[in-house]
Amino acid sequence: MQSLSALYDNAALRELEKRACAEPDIDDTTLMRRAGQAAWRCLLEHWPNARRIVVLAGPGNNGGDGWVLARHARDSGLDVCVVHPSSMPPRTPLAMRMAGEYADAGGRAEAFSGVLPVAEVIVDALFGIGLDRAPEGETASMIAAANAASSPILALDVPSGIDSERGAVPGVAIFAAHTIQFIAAHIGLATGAALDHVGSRSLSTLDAPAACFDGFAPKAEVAASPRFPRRARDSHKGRHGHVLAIGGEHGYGGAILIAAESALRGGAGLVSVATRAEHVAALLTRRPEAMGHAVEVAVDLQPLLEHADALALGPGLGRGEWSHGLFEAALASGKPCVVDADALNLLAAAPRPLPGAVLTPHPGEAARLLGSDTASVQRDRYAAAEAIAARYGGAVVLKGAGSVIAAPGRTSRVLAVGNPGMASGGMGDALSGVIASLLAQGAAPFEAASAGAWLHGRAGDLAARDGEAGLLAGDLIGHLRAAIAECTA
Ligand SMILES: NC(=O)C1=CN([C@@H]2O[C@H](COP(=O)(O)OP(=O)(O)OC[C@H]3O[C@@H](n4cnc5c(N)ncnc54)[C@H](O)[C@@H]3O)[C@@H](O)[C@H]2O)[C@@H](O)CC1
Ligand SMILES: [K+]
Repeated sequence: MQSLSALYDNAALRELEKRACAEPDIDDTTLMRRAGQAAWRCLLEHWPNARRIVVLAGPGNNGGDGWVLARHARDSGLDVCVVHPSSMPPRTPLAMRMAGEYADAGGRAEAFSGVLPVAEVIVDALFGIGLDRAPEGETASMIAAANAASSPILALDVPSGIDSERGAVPGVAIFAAHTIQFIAAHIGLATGAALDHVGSRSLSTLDAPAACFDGFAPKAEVAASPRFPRRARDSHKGRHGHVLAIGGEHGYGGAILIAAESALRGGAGLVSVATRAEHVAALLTRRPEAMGHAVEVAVDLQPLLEHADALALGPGLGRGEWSHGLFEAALASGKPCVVDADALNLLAAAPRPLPGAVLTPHPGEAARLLGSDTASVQRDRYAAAEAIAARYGGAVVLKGAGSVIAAPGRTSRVLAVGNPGMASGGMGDALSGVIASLLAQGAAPFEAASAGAWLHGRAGDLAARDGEAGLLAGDLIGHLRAAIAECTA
Protein backbone atom coordinates (compact mmCIF):
# COMPACT_ATOMS: atom_id res chain seq x y z
CA MET A 1 0.00 0.00 0.00
CA GLN A 2 1.49 3.36 -1.01
CA SER A 3 1.85 6.00 1.64
CA LEU A 4 3.12 9.54 1.98
CA SER A 5 6.32 8.04 3.42
CA ALA A 6 7.61 6.42 0.22
CA LEU A 7 9.00 9.16 -2.03
CA TYR A 8 9.52 8.85 -5.78
CA ASP A 9 11.22 10.95 -8.43
CA ASN A 10 9.59 12.07 -11.68
CA ALA A 11 11.08 9.32 -13.83
CA ALA A 12 9.56 6.75 -11.45
CA LEU A 13 6.20 8.51 -11.51
CA ARG A 14 6.13 8.49 -15.31
CA GLU A 15 7.12 4.82 -15.38
CA LEU A 16 4.44 4.00 -12.79
CA GLU A 17 1.89 5.82 -14.93
CA LYS A 18 3.01 3.80 -17.96
CA ARG A 19 2.72 0.53 -16.04
CA ALA A 20 -0.72 1.45 -14.73
CA CYS A 21 -1.85 2.23 -18.29
CA ALA A 22 -0.62 -1.18 -19.45
CA GLU A 23 -3.16 -2.84 -17.12
CA PRO A 24 -6.47 -3.98 -18.60
CA ASP A 25 -9.25 -1.41 -18.08
CA ILE A 26 -6.85 1.47 -17.39
CA ASP A 27 -5.59 4.01 -19.89
CA ASP A 28 -4.26 7.55 -19.57
CA THR A 29 -7.77 9.01 -19.88
CA THR A 30 -8.96 6.82 -17.01
CA LEU A 31 -6.07 7.97 -14.83
CA MET A 32 -6.72 11.62 -15.55
CA ARG A 33 -10.42 11.22 -14.82
CA ARG A 34 -9.54 9.54 -11.55
CA ALA A 35 -7.08 12.31 -10.68
CA GLY A 36 -9.64 15.04 -11.33
CA GLN A 37 -12.29 13.17 -9.39
CA ALA A 38 -9.97 12.50 -6.43
CA ALA A 39 -9.08 16.20 -6.39
CA TRP A 40 -12.75 17.17 -6.44
CA ARG A 41 -13.45 14.86 -3.48
CA CYS A 42 -10.48 16.36 -1.67
CA LEU A 43 -11.85 19.86 -2.24
CA LEU A 44 -15.24 18.85 -0.90
CA GLU A 45 -13.67 17.25 2.14
CA HIS A 46 -11.62 20.35 3.01
CA TRP A 47 -14.04 23.07 1.96
CA PRO A 48 -17.57 21.56 2.02
CA ASN A 49 -19.20 25.00 2.00
CA ALA A 50 -17.37 26.47 -1.00
CA ARG A 51 -19.84 27.76 -3.62
CA ARG A 52 -17.52 29.60 -5.99
CA ILE A 53 -14.27 28.11 -7.22
CA VAL A 54 -11.62 29.23 -9.67
CA VAL A 55 -9.43 26.66 -11.41
CA LEU A 56 -6.08 27.80 -12.82
CA ALA A 57 -5.40 25.46 -15.74
CA GLY A 58 -1.97 25.16 -17.37
CA PRO A 59 -1.15 23.80 -20.83
CA GLY A 60 -0.22 20.21 -19.84
CA ASN A 61 -1.83 17.27 -18.12
CA ASN A 62 -1.80 19.01 -14.75
CA GLY A 63 -4.20 21.44 -16.39
CA GLY A 64 -6.12 18.39 -17.65
CA ASP A 65 -6.72 17.28 -14.06
CA GLY A 66 -8.02 20.78 -13.35
CA TRP A 67 -10.52 20.66 -16.23
CA VAL A 68 -11.87 17.33 -14.91
CA LEU A 69 -12.28 18.78 -11.41
CA ALA A 70 -14.03 21.82 -12.88
CA ARG A 71 -16.51 19.59 -14.65
CA HIS A 72 -17.34 17.71 -11.41
CA ALA A 73 -17.73 20.95 -9.48
CA ARG A 74 -20.01 22.38 -12.15
CA ASP A 75 -22.10 19.19 -12.30
CA SER A 76 -22.55 19.54 -8.53
CA GLY A 77 -23.99 23.02 -8.96
CA LEU A 78 -21.00 25.14 -7.96
CA ASP A 79 -20.13 28.42 -9.63
CA VAL A 80 -16.93 27.49 -11.49
CA CYS A 81 -14.57 29.48 -13.64
CA VAL A 82 -11.48 27.99 -15.29
CA VAL A 83 -8.76 30.56 -15.95
CA HIS A 84 -5.94 29.69 -18.34
CA PRO A 85 -2.94 31.69 -19.56
CA SER A 86 -3.99 33.53 -22.76
CA SER A 87 -0.81 32.40 -24.48
CA MET A 88 -1.08 28.78 -23.32
CA PRO A 89 -4.31 26.99 -24.12
CA PRO A 90 -4.46 23.23 -23.41
CA ARG A 91 -1.65 21.64 -25.35
CA THR A 92 -1.63 17.87 -24.66
CA PRO A 93 -4.28 15.65 -26.29
CA LEU A 94 -5.66 14.69 -22.87
CA ALA A 95 -5.89 18.25 -21.57
CA MET A 96 -7.54 19.34 -24.85
CA ARG A 97 -10.07 16.54 -24.52
CA MET A 98 -10.96 17.38 -20.89
CA ALA A 99 -11.20 21.10 -21.70
CA GLY A 100 -13.49 20.19 -24.62
CA GLU A 101 -15.77 18.08 -22.43
CA TYR A 102 -16.00 20.92 -19.91
CA ALA A 103 -16.86 23.41 -22.67
CA ASP A 104 -19.43 21.03 -24.20
CA ALA A 105 -21.13 20.83 -20.79
CA GLY A 106 -21.44 24.63 -20.84
CA GLY A 107 -18.59 25.35 -18.40
CA ARG A 108 -17.21 28.87 -18.07
CA ALA A 109 -13.57 29.47 -18.97
CA GLU A 110 -11.56 32.59 -19.68
CA ALA A 111 -8.05 33.70 -20.47
CA PHE A 112 -6.22 35.43 -17.62
CA SER A 113 -6.82 39.16 -17.77
CA GLY A 114 -4.69 40.28 -14.84
CA VAL A 115 -7.22 39.64 -12.08
CA LEU A 116 -8.83 36.43 -10.87
CA PRO A 117 -12.58 36.09 -10.30
CA VAL A 118 -13.61 36.01 -6.63
CA ALA A 119 -13.79 32.48 -5.19
CA GLU A 120 -13.86 30.66 -1.88
CA VAL A 121 -11.28 28.15 -3.11
CA ILE A 122 -8.66 28.44 -5.85
CA VAL A 123 -7.56 25.21 -7.51
CA ASP A 124 -3.99 25.25 -8.79
CA ALA A 125 -3.64 23.09 -11.92
CA LEU A 126 -1.05 25.20 -13.72
CA PHE A 127 2.02 22.96 -13.57
CA GLY A 128 2.75 19.59 -11.99
CA ILE A 129 5.73 17.32 -12.44
CA GLY A 130 6.29 18.77 -15.93
CA LEU A 131 7.58 22.14 -14.65
CA ASP A 132 10.92 22.62 -16.37
CA ARG A 133 11.80 26.24 -15.52
CA ALA A 134 10.79 29.10 -13.27
CA PRO A 135 7.36 30.49 -14.18
CA GLU A 136 7.58 33.92 -15.76
CA GLY A 137 5.37 36.47 -17.48
CA GLU A 138 1.70 35.56 -17.47
CA THR A 139 1.96 32.32 -15.46
CA ALA A 140 4.08 34.07 -12.81
CA SER A 141 1.37 36.77 -12.62
CA MET A 142 -1.35 34.11 -12.23
CA ILE A 143 0.57 32.51 -9.37
CA ALA A 144 1.13 35.89 -7.72
CA ALA A 145 -2.58 36.76 -8.10
CA ALA A 146 -3.63 33.44 -6.54
CA ASN A 147 -1.22 33.90 -3.62
CA ALA A 148 -2.45 37.45 -3.09
CA ALA A 149 -6.11 36.39 -2.97
CA SER A 150 -7.39 35.63 0.51
CA SER A 151 -8.87 32.26 -0.57
CA PRO A 152 -7.14 28.98 0.28
CA ILE A 153 -5.45 27.17 -2.61
CA LEU A 154 -5.78 23.46 -3.36
CA ALA A 155 -2.75 22.37 -5.40
CA LEU A 156 -3.15 19.42 -7.75
CA ASP A 157 -0.17 17.07 -7.63
CA VAL A 158 2.42 19.82 -7.01
CA PRO A 159 2.11 23.48 -6.01
CA SER A 160 2.92 25.20 -9.31
CA GLY A 161 6.45 26.55 -9.39
CA ILE A 162 7.94 23.85 -7.12
CA ASP A 163 10.62 21.55 -8.46
CA SER A 164 8.86 18.32 -7.52
CA GLU A 165 12.08 16.33 -7.62
CA ARG A 166 14.44 18.52 -5.61
CA GLY A 167 12.32 20.68 -3.31
CA ALA A 168 13.68 23.89 -4.80
CA VAL A 169 11.60 26.92 -5.74
CA PRO A 170 13.30 28.41 -8.78
CA GLY A 171 11.02 31.48 -8.93
CA VAL A 172 7.50 32.37 -7.85
CA ALA A 173 5.38 29.43 -6.60
CA ILE A 174 1.92 28.72 -5.25
CA PHE A 175 1.44 28.72 -1.49
CA ALA A 176 -1.06 25.89 -1.12
CA ALA A 177 -3.27 25.18 1.87
CA HIS A 178 -3.35 21.56 0.74
CA THR A 179 -1.63 19.51 -1.94
CA ILE A 180 -3.08 16.27 -3.26
CA GLN A 181 -0.43 14.15 -4.96
CA PHE A 182 -1.26 11.51 -7.56
CA ILE A 183 -0.09 7.88 -7.80
CA ALA A 184 2.83 8.24 -5.37
CA ALA A 185 4.36 10.92 -3.15
CA HIS A 186 6.91 13.24 -4.74
CA ILE A 187 10.38 13.39 -3.30
CA GLY A 188 10.66 17.15 -3.79
CA LEU A 189 7.68 18.03 -1.63
CA ALA A 190 9.37 16.78 1.55
CA THR A 191 12.37 19.06 1.97
CA GLY A 192 13.79 22.54 1.56
CA ALA A 193 11.99 25.60 0.27
CA ALA A 194 9.05 23.48 -0.97
CA LEU A 195 7.91 22.90 2.61
CA ASP A 196 6.58 26.44 2.91
CA HIS A 197 4.45 25.92 -0.22
CA VAL A 198 2.82 22.49 0.10
CA GLY A 199 0.51 23.00 3.08
CA SER A 200 -0.98 19.77 4.34
CA ARG A 201 -0.52 16.81 2.02
CA SER A 202 -2.48 13.81 0.86
CA LEU A 203 -2.01 11.10 -1.72
CA SER A 204 -4.41 9.48 -4.15
CA THR A 205 -2.96 6.40 -5.80
CA LEU A 206 -5.64 6.61 -8.53
CA ASP A 207 -6.12 2.91 -7.78
CA ALA A 208 -2.94 2.08 -9.66
CA PRO A 209 -2.55 -1.67 -9.06
CA ALA A 210 0.01 -2.57 -6.38
CA ALA A 211 1.80 -4.71 -8.99
CA CYS A 212 2.90 -1.49 -10.76
CA PHE A 213 5.23 -0.83 -7.82
CA ASP A 214 6.95 -4.23 -8.05
CA GLY A 215 10.70 -3.83 -8.20
CA PHE A 216 10.40 -0.08 -7.67
CA ALA A 217 12.29 1.08 -4.61
CA PRO A 218 11.38 4.57 -3.49
CA LYS A 219 14.09 7.17 -4.08
CA ALA A 220 13.82 8.25 -0.42
CA GLU A 221 11.68 7.60 2.65
CA VAL A 222 10.27 9.79 5.37
CA ALA A 223 12.19 8.82 8.54
CA ALA A 224 9.97 6.79 10.85
CA SER A 225 10.09 7.23 14.61
CA PRO A 226 12.87 5.01 16.00
CA ARG A 227 12.10 2.09 18.32
CA PHE A 228 14.21 1.53 21.41
CA PRO A 229 14.08 -1.54 23.65
CA ARG A 230 13.18 -1.09 27.30
CA ARG A 231 16.26 -1.06 29.51
CA ALA A 232 17.06 -4.23 31.45
CA ARG A 233 16.21 -3.96 35.14
CA ASP A 234 19.79 -4.78 36.11
CA SER A 235 21.21 -2.19 33.77
CA HIS A 236 24.18 -0.03 34.82
CA LYS A 237 25.88 3.04 33.40
CA GLY A 238 28.63 0.97 31.78
CA ARG A 239 26.06 -0.59 29.46
CA HIS A 240 24.87 2.65 27.91
CA GLY A 241 28.01 3.96 26.38
CA HIS A 242 30.55 6.66 27.13
CA VAL A 243 30.54 9.81 25.00
CA LEU A 244 33.54 12.09 24.78
CA ALA A 245 32.62 15.60 23.59
CA ILE A 246 35.58 17.50 22.18
CA GLY A 247 35.55 21.24 21.59
CA GLY A 248 35.14 24.60 23.27
CA GLU A 249 38.05 26.79 22.17
CA HIS A 250 38.64 30.03 24.11
CA GLY A 251 35.40 32.02 24.02
CA TYR A 252 33.29 29.12 22.66
CA GLY A 253 32.40 27.15 25.76
CA GLY A 254 28.62 27.12 25.35
CA ALA A 255 28.56 24.81 22.32
CA ILE A 256 30.39 21.98 24.01
CA LEU A 257 28.28 22.29 27.18
CA ILE A 258 25.14 21.95 25.08
CA ALA A 259 26.52 18.92 23.23
CA ALA A 260 27.46 17.26 26.53
CA GLU A 261 24.08 17.89 28.12
CA SER A 262 22.32 16.60 25.03
CA ALA A 263 24.46 13.43 25.06
CA LEU A 264 23.39 12.83 28.68
CA ARG A 265 19.71 13.40 27.84
CA GLY A 266 20.13 11.15 24.80
CA GLY A 267 20.66 8.30 27.24
CA ALA A 268 24.47 7.86 27.32
CA GLY A 269 25.66 6.16 30.51
CA LEU A 270 28.67 8.47 30.86
CA VAL A 271 29.70 11.75 29.23
CA SER A 272 33.17 13.25 29.37
CA VAL A 273 34.15 16.61 27.94
CA ALA A 274 37.58 17.57 26.66
CA THR A 275 37.79 21.34 26.50
CA ARG A 276 39.81 24.40 27.43
CA ALA A 277 40.46 24.67 31.17
CA GLU A 278 38.38 27.83 31.54
CA HIS A 279 35.15 25.98 30.60
CA VAL A 280 35.44 23.10 33.06
CA ALA A 281 34.02 24.94 36.07
CA ALA A 282 31.06 26.22 34.04
CA LEU A 283 30.35 22.71 32.77
CA LEU A 284 30.43 21.18 36.25
CA THR A 285 28.24 23.92 37.65
CA ARG A 286 25.64 23.45 34.98
CA ARG A 287 25.82 19.66 34.62
CA PRO A 288 27.70 17.96 37.40
CA GLU A 289 26.73 14.59 35.88
CA ALA A 290 29.30 15.23 33.11
CA MET A 291 33.05 14.77 33.62
CA GLY A 292 35.04 17.82 32.58
CA HIS A 293 38.68 17.58 31.53
CA ALA A 294 41.01 20.46 30.76
CA VAL A 295 42.89 19.56 27.61
CA GLU A 296 45.51 22.06 26.51
CA VAL A 297 47.51 19.84 24.15
CA ALA A 298 46.41 16.98 21.92
CA VAL A 299 48.44 14.38 23.80
CA ASP A 300 46.22 14.96 26.88
CA LEU A 301 43.33 13.63 24.83
CA GLN A 302 44.73 10.09 24.45
CA PRO A 303 43.59 8.58 27.78
CA LEU A 304 40.15 10.11 27.34
CA LEU A 305 39.86 8.67 23.84
CA GLU A 306 40.73 5.24 25.11
CA HIS A 307 37.77 5.24 27.49
CA ALA A 308 35.25 6.63 25.01
CA ASP A 309 32.77 4.60 22.96
CA ALA A 310 31.87 7.53 20.68
CA LEU A 311 32.94 11.11 20.09
CA ALA A 312 31.09 14.38 19.52
CA LEU A 313 33.78 16.34 17.70
CA GLY A 314 33.51 19.96 16.72
CA PRO A 315 31.12 22.12 18.79
CA GLY A 316 33.03 25.34 19.46
CA LEU A 317 36.26 23.61 18.39
CA GLY A 318 37.66 26.57 16.43
CA ARG A 319 40.16 26.28 13.62
CA GLY A 320 43.49 27.12 15.25
CA GLU A 321 46.45 25.00 16.25
CA TRP A 322 44.74 23.59 19.37
CA SER A 323 41.65 22.71 17.36
CA HIS A 324 43.67 21.09 14.64
CA GLY A 325 45.61 18.93 17.09
CA LEU A 326 42.46 17.66 18.81
CA PHE A 327 40.75 17.06 15.48
CA GLU A 328 43.59 14.88 14.16
CA ALA A 329 43.96 12.95 17.43
CA ALA A 330 40.23 12.28 17.61
CA LEU A 331 39.97 11.00 14.06
CA ALA A 332 43.12 8.91 14.43
CA SER A 333 41.42 7.03 17.30
CA GLY A 334 39.01 5.45 14.79
CA LYS A 335 36.16 5.72 17.33
CA PRO A 336 32.60 6.21 16.05
CA CYS A 337 32.33 9.95 15.78
CA VAL A 338 29.94 12.81 15.08
CA VAL A 339 31.81 15.39 13.02
CA ASP A 340 30.14 18.77 13.39
CA ALA A 341 30.67 22.52 13.18
CA ASP A 342 34.36 23.52 13.02
CA ALA A 343 35.38 19.87 12.69
CA LEU A 344 33.50 19.87 9.36
CA ASN A 345 35.45 22.92 8.25
CA LEU A 346 38.73 21.25 9.23
CA LEU A 347 37.58 18.13 7.36
CA ALA A 348 36.74 20.16 4.26
CA ALA A 349 40.27 21.55 4.33
CA ALA A 350 41.82 18.08 4.71
CA PRO A 351 39.33 15.59 3.22
CA ARG A 352 39.58 11.89 3.98
CA PRO A 353 37.18 8.93 4.10
CA LEU A 354 35.43 8.54 7.47
CA PRO A 355 33.25 5.43 7.15
CA GLY A 356 32.43 5.22 10.89
CA ALA A 357 31.44 8.86 11.24
CA VAL A 358 28.22 10.86 11.14
CA LEU A 359 28.65 14.25 9.47
CA THR A 360 26.07 16.87 10.44
CA PRO A 361 26.52 19.86 8.12
CA HIS A 362 24.17 22.79 7.69
CA PRO A 363 23.88 23.89 4.04
CA GLY A 364 26.89 26.26 4.32
CA GLU A 365 29.12 23.55 5.78
CA ALA A 366 27.79 21.10 3.18
CA ALA A 367 28.86 23.52 0.47
CA ARG A 368 32.39 23.66 1.91
CA LEU A 369 32.55 19.85 2.10
CA LEU A 370 31.57 19.67 -1.57
CA GLY A 371 33.55 22.69 -2.78
CA SER A 372 30.29 24.21 -4.03
CA ASP A 373 28.00 26.97 -2.73
CA THR A 374 25.00 27.10 -0.43
CA ALA A 375 22.49 27.89 -3.19
CA SER A 376 23.56 24.78 -5.14
CA VAL A 377 23.20 22.63 -2.02
CA GLN A 378 19.70 23.97 -1.41
CA ARG A 379 18.72 23.49 -5.07
CA ASP A 380 19.02 19.73 -4.60
CA ARG A 381 19.35 18.71 -0.96
CA TYR A 382 19.10 14.99 -1.66
CA ALA A 383 21.92 15.12 -4.21
CA ALA A 384 24.09 17.20 -1.85
CA ALA A 385 23.63 14.83 1.10
CA GLU A 386 24.27 11.80 -1.09
CA ALA A 387 27.38 13.40 -2.64
CA ILE A 388 28.85 14.11 0.82
CA ALA A 389 28.13 10.53 1.89
CA ALA A 390 29.79 9.24 -1.27
CA ARG A 391 32.84 11.48 -0.83
CA TYR A 392 33.44 10.94 2.90
CA GLY A 393 31.97 7.50 3.32
CA GLY A 394 29.99 7.95 6.56
CA ALA A 395 26.40 8.87 7.29
CA VAL A 396 25.29 12.46 6.70
CA VAL A 397 22.57 14.62 8.21
CA LEU A 398 22.08 17.65 5.97
CA LYS A 399 20.31 20.03 8.36
CA GLY A 400 17.59 22.53 7.49
CA ALA A 401 13.84 22.21 6.90
CA GLY A 402 13.30 18.55 5.99
CA SER A 403 16.75 17.32 7.11
CA VAL A 404 18.10 14.68 4.72
CA ILE A 405 19.94 11.63 6.06
CA ALA A 406 22.12 9.75 3.59
CA ALA A 407 24.79 7.04 3.62
CA PRO A 408 26.46 4.98 0.87
CA GLY A 409 24.24 2.11 -0.23
CA ARG A 410 21.26 3.27 1.84
CA THR A 411 17.95 4.78 0.70
CA SER A 412 18.03 8.38 1.89
CA ARG A 413 15.62 9.48 4.59
CA VAL A 414 14.00 12.84 5.16
CA LEU A 415 12.64 14.20 8.43
CA ALA A 416 9.02 15.23 8.81
CA VAL A 417 9.55 16.37 12.41
CA GLY A 418 11.10 19.66 13.52
CA ASN A 419 10.00 23.27 13.22
CA PRO A 420 11.34 26.74 12.43
CA GLY A 421 11.67 27.56 16.15
CA MET A 422 14.76 25.36 15.95
CA ALA A 423 16.54 27.97 13.84
CA SER A 424 18.56 29.27 16.80
CA GLY A 425 22.12 28.98 18.11
CA GLY A 426 23.05 25.75 19.86
CA MET A 427 20.52 23.49 18.11
CA GLY A 428 23.25 21.87 16.01
CA ASP A 429 25.33 21.20 19.14
CA ALA A 430 22.31 19.48 20.69
CA LEU A 431 21.98 17.31 17.56
CA SER A 432 25.65 16.27 17.77
CA GLY A 433 25.18 15.28 21.39
CA VAL A 434 22.16 13.07 20.82
CA ILE A 435 23.65 11.32 17.78
CA ALA A 436 26.92 10.71 19.67
CA SER A 437 24.86 9.31 22.51
CA LEU A 438 23.22 6.77 20.19
CA LEU A 439 26.57 5.86 18.61
CA ALA A 440 27.98 5.25 22.10
CA GLN A 441 24.98 3.02 22.88
CA GLY A 442 25.90 0.84 19.92
CA ALA A 443 23.87 2.17 16.98
CA ALA A 444 25.51 2.02 13.53
CA PRO A 445 26.19 5.43 11.91
CA PHE A 446 23.16 5.58 9.57
CA GLU A 447 20.74 4.42 12.28
CA ALA A 448 22.28 6.76 14.87
CA ALA A 449 22.03 9.65 12.39
CA SER A 450 18.42 8.90 11.50
CA ALA A 451 17.20 8.13 15.03
CA GLY A 452 19.15 11.01 16.56
CA ALA A 453 17.87 13.54 14.03
CA TRP A 454 14.32 12.26 14.55
CA LEU A 455 14.56 12.53 18.36
CA HIS A 456 16.02 16.02 18.05
CA GLY A 457 13.17 17.11 15.76
CA ARG A 458 10.52 15.51 17.93
CA ALA A 459 11.93 17.09 21.10
CA GLY A 460 11.93 20.41 19.24
CA ASP A 461 8.25 19.92 18.37
CA LEU A 462 7.41 19.10 21.98
CA ALA A 463 9.26 22.22 23.13
CA ALA A 464 7.51 24.33 20.46
CA ARG A 465 4.12 23.67 22.05
CA ASP A 466 5.00 26.72 24.15
CA GLY A 467 5.84 28.73 21.02
CA GLU A 468 8.44 28.64 18.25
CA ALA A 469 10.09 32.06 18.48
CA GLY A 470 12.45 32.12 21.45
CA LEU A 471 12.83 28.33 21.55
CA LEU A 472 16.30 27.52 22.92
CA ALA A 473 18.48 24.45 22.52
CA GLY A 474 18.18 24.02 26.28
CA ASP A 475 14.38 23.85 25.96
CA LEU A 476 14.70 21.13 23.33
CA ILE A 477 17.14 19.13 25.44
CA GLY A 478 14.60 19.24 28.25
CA HIS A 479 12.19 17.25 26.04
CA LEU A 480 14.62 14.62 24.74
CA ARG A 481 13.76 12.24 27.56
CA ALA A 482 10.04 12.40 26.70
CA ALA A 483 10.80 11.91 22.99
CA ILE A 484 12.85 8.80 23.79
CA ALA A 485 10.15 7.50 26.11
CA GLU A 486 7.59 7.78 23.27
CA CYS A 487 9.80 5.52 21.17
CA THR A 488 10.53 2.95 23.83
CA ALA A 489 8.68 -0.35 23.62
N1 LIG B 1 2.27 10.96 -14.07
C1 LIG B 1 1.12 10.53 -13.57
O1 LIG B 1 1.18 9.54 -12.95
C2 LIG B 1 -0.15 11.26 -13.78
C3 LIG B 1 -0.10 12.56 -14.16
N2 LIG B 1 -1.16 13.32 -14.17
C4 LIG B 1 -0.99 14.77 -14.24
O2 LIG B 1 -0.11 15.16 -15.26
C5 LIG B 1 0.88 16.03 -14.74
C6 LIG B 1 2.07 16.00 -15.61
O3 LIG B 1 1.66 16.46 -16.86
P1 LIG B 1 2.66 17.04 -17.93
O4 LIG B 1 3.76 16.10 -18.13
O5 LIG B 1 1.83 17.40 -19.12
O6 LIG B 1 3.28 18.30 -17.24
P2 LIG B 1 2.63 19.62 -16.60
O7 LIG B 1 1.18 19.69 -16.85
O8 LIG B 1 3.12 19.66 -15.22
O9 LIG B 1 3.33 20.81 -17.38
C7 LIG B 1 3.98 20.63 -18.60
C8 LIG B 1 3.70 21.75 -19.58
O10 LIG B 1 4.04 22.98 -19.01
C9 LIG B 1 5.11 23.57 -19.77
N3 LIG B 1 5.96 24.24 -18.79
C10 LIG B 1 6.73 23.68 -17.86
N4 LIG B 1 7.30 24.61 -17.06
C11 LIG B 1 6.85 25.80 -17.51
C12 LIG B 1 7.06 27.14 -17.12
N5 LIG B 1 7.82 27.45 -16.07
N6 LIG B 1 6.45 28.13 -17.80
C13 LIG B 1 5.64 27.83 -18.84
N7 LIG B 1 5.40 26.58 -19.27
C14 LIG B 1 5.99 25.57 -18.62
C15 LIG B 1 5.75 22.45 -20.51
O11 LIG B 1 6.41 22.92 -21.66
C16 LIG B 1 4.53 21.58 -20.81
O12 LIG B 1 3.81 22.09 -21.90
C17 LIG B 1 1.06 15.56 -13.32
O13 LIG B 1 1.67 16.52 -12.49
C18 LIG B 1 -0.37 15.25 -12.93
O14 LIG B 1 -1.03 16.42 -12.49
C19 LIG B 1 -2.51 12.82 -13.80
O15 LIG B 1 -3.42 13.26 -14.76
C20 LIG B 1 -2.62 11.34 -13.80
C21 LIG B 1 -1.43 10.55 -13.51
K1 LIG C 1 -0.36 22.30 -9.72
